[in-house]
Amino acid sequence: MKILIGTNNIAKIKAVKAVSSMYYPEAQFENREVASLVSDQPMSDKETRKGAINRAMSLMEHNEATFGIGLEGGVNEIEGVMYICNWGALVANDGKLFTATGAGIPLPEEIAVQLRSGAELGPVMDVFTNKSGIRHEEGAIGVFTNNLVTRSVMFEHIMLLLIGQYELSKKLL
Ligand SMILES: O=P(O)(O)OP(=O)(O)OP(=O)(O)OC[C@H]1O[C@@H](n2cnc3c(O)ncnc32)[C@H](O)[C@@H]1O
Ligand SMILES: [Mg+2]
Repeated sequence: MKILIGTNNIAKIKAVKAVSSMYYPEAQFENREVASLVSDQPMSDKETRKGAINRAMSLMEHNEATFGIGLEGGVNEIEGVMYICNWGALVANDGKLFTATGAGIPLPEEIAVQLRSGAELGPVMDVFTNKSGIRHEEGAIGVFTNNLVTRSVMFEHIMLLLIGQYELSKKLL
């Protein structure tokens, strides 16, 4: 079976491969950079979910795989507190769509103000941590959970939610 992944982000690819290989040891993977068709920094659950769905749909346009996976990160503001939000979408070769949302934690206000004025979380986190490429590694979620939940582990959970729903739907056929 073949699984398409809609990104070049290392943390996302790692999560898709780790969880999928557990369930489908024979799986082959191909990652492609696809358009999310939402802002580079999605600012709501709605927009972030849409980005994940658009990525997965675009991967499966020509039905070249068993399923395509779109993962998208964004932020969502609730009562003045800015939370990291994350969404995943799986589009299967029969056209079925499955979605899932992942862990969310608040961002410090000093980071939130920068995003409100148009900055992207990736570069802001690099400046904050004085490192480069945080978005490919532990991510903001790793930095603000003392590395207990890294970006990859967070996306692994979303992958479990997606594959679980997909497998159940096959059983119910
Ligand atoms: O190449 P793609 O797949 O687009 O991967 P990305 O790292 O840009 O990730 P998203 O587009 O899904 O995330 C939207 C924005 O939020 C940033 N971001 C999201 N989650 C992050 C995290 O945990 N740590 C650092 N930056 C993050 C990311 O760099 C983008 O600026
Ligand atoms: Mg991006």
